[in-house]
Amino acid sequence: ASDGACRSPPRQVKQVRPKLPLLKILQTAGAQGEIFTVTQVMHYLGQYITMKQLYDPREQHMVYCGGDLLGELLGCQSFSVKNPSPLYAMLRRNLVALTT
Ligand SMILES: C[C@@H](c1ccc(Cl)cc1)n1cnc(-c2ccccc2)c1-c1c(C(=O)NCCN2CCN(C3CCCCC3)CC2)[nH]c2cc(Cl)ccc12
Repeated sequence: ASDGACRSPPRQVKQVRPKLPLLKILQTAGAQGEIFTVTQVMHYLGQYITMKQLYDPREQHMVYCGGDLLGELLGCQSFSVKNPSPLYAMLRRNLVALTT
């Protein structure tokens, strides 16, 4: 019986399930499992860019992802980490929010 004792946990950390191509990128960067928080997804994407050296060593805010799976997902050859809108659009397309 719902006697009011069972409340939802105080902080609902939203979890997401990346679609397959994005999941492959995250796993390349060391991610385990299939369900993440958005913060974890951003961390692993950063790791991926760093380990594959997709950033410009001289202009480290520039990411050149053309020719990489990341570029196919983003639909662009390069982007600046200072203008993350293509990134958020890609995440909206490639992350399934878990409501439970
Ligand atoms: C603030 C944050 C950010 C986070 C989200 C957004 Cl939408 C924009 C910006 N950020 C600032 N620079 C970067 C960055 C720059 C070059 C290479 C790798 C990462 C990041 C990114 C992180 C990250 O988790 N960053 C923390 C530690 N980073 C610092 C930068 N470090 C590198 C800088 C270049 C030299 C190698 C280390 C790696 C660790 N995750 C990302 C994922 C993507 Cl798809 C794009 C960029 C980032």
